[in-house]
Amino acid sequence: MDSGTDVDSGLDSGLAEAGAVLAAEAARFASFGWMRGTSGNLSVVVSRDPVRLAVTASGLDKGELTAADVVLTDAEGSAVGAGRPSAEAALHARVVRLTGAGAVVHVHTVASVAMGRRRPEGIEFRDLEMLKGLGHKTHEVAVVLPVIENSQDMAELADRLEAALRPGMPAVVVAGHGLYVWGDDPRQARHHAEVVEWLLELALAG
Ligand SMILES: CSC[C@@H](O)[C@@H](O)C(=O)COP(=O)(O)O
Ligand SMILES: [Zn+2]
Repeated sequence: MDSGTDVDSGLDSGLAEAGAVLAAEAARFASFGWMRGTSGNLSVVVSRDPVRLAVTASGLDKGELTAADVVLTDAEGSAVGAGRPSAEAALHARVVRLTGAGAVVHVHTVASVAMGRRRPEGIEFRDLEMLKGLGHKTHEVAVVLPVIENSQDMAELADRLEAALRPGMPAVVVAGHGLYVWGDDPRQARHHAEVVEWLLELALAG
């Protein structure tokens, strides 16, 4: 077997495993009401060299995904092989490239859209124990969740995300759209998503 075939078969088994993980994560997010209709998408890095992401397929009900409903993409979010990845795959790929994240979550939550409207300049959180869930050592910190303008042009949206990234905040709100959150792996990305959404719901409650 040549080394190219070894790489291919490793990616194939990685993709199948990633599909099962992402389907389970998506079912959980859908049960929270964060992926209504066909909204939202998820990705996980399956290889760093070459860069390959498993991204949920486009246009599906994410609460009904199976392990086969993922598409392998390259470092730009373009499909490698069969299937149509999420329309937002390029944004996932940019997050991975910029932050070194191993998994990215995109959900359409009401609180992210509502708070994005209220605070288009960014949403500040301070003096909250829950901030330790984003890796901070103490509640005595102030962090800003950036809000970026939406676009149907993924390259433009990715540039906005890149310009808006803030230290200590593994998330960005896309105005009128939803929330992007990331972590080292799908489990940490989910924990970050749960923490950021909790912060947004608190801010909304006033
Ligand atoms: C209600 S569909 C919204 C989509 O345009 C998009 O924002 C989304 O989150 C899902 O797109 P998808 O291509 O299925 O990953
Ligand atoms: Zn979306």
